[in-house]
Amino acid sequence: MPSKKSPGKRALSTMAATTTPTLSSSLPSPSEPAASNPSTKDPQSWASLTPPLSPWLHTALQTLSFERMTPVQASTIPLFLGNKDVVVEAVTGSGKTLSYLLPLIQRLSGTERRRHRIGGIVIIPTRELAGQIFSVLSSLLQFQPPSEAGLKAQLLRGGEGDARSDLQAFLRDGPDILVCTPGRLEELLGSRYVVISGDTFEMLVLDEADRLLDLGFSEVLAGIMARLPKQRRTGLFSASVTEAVVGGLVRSGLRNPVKVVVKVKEREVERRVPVREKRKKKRIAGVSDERKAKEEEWRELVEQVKKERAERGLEKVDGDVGGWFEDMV
Ligand SMILES: Nc1ncnc2c1ncn2[C@@H]1O[C@H](COP(=O)(O)OP(=O)(O)OP(=O)(O)O)[C@@H](O)[C@H]1O
Repeated sequence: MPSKKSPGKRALSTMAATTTPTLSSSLPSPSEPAASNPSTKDPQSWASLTPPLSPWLHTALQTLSFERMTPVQASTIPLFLGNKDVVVEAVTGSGKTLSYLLPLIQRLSGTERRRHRIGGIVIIPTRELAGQIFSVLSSLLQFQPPSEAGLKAQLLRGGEGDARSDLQAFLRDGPDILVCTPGRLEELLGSRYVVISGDTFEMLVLDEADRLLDLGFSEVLAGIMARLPKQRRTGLFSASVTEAVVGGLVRSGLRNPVKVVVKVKEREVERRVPVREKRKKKRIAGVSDERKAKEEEWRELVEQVKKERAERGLEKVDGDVGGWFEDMV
C-alpha cells in the first residue's frame, strides 16, 4: 500500500527537487582568487550578472570594498533578477543581506515609481537587526546619481516613536522600500493611506524566517502576506529550511521557489553583536565556549521580543527560553 504523505511533506519535496547544488561545493570559496585565465568568466564577479547591475551600484560595491560576490550572492542574485522566488538556507555571515538588497534595488531602479506606492518590503525579526539592514541599504542608496529620482527607504520598528509618527514619515517621504519588524509593519499596513498595488510592488523578503516564526509572528506574517500583491517575488532566508521550521511559510508565501543552500561564511559577523553582548562575551570567555556566548545572545533577544510584545498588548509567546535555544543551535 502506498504510504500516505502529508501535504506539507509533498510540498517540501517538490521544493527540494528544484534545489540548486550546495554552493559550497559548486563555487570557489570567497577567499579563493578569481580565475587566472582571463577567458574564464569569474562566476563571482559582479560583472557576470545578467541583467547587469546599474553602473552606480557597481560604483557603490567597489567603494564599499565588496570586490566579488560571496557564494550566496552569486547564486541568489541571478535568481531574483530572473524572476524566481528563492528559499535560502545559509550560515550566519555568508553575505545574505546584499543577496536580497541588490536585486531589490535593481528591480526597483528599472521600474516606474509612484509616490506612496511601496516597491519592496524586508521583514526582520528584531529592532536591532532591522536597524543594521537599514544602514546597509542606506549606504548603498547614497550612491544613486543625483539626477535620478532616487529610491527612498524607511525603517519601521517597534519601540521607536509610534505607528502614527511612522505613518506621518511615510506620507511625507514616500519611501519605495520598507525595512521593518513585523508588528510595526502590520500597524502601518492597517492605514487606509498606505496603498500596495501590483503595478509597483516587486519584492518581499523574510530575513531570519526561522526566528520570525520562533518568536510567534506566524499569524502576523500571514496577515501581511495576504495584503501584498500575489504578483511579486518573495525571498525567504533562514538558518534552517525544513518542513518543520519554515514549511508552512514556504507553501503559503512563495511560488515554486528555488532552494539555495550555502555553507560558506564570508567573514565572522561582528555587526550583529551588540556592544553589551561583546562585554558579556569577554566576561565569560575564560569559563565558556562559543555556545555559551550564543545562548546569552539568544536569551537577550527573546527577552527583548517578549517585552516588545507585552508593551504592544500582544499575546504572550509560549515556550521556555532554554527550549528555544536548543532549537536554534
Ligand atoms: N561580497 C562581499 N565581499 C566582501 N564582504 C562581504 C560581501 N558581502 C557581505 N560581506 C560582508 O560579510 C559580512 C556578513 O554579511 P551579512 O551580514 O550580509 O551576512 P549574513 O549572512 O546576513 O549574516 P547573518 O546571518 O548575521 O544575518 C558583513 O561584514 C558584510 O559586510
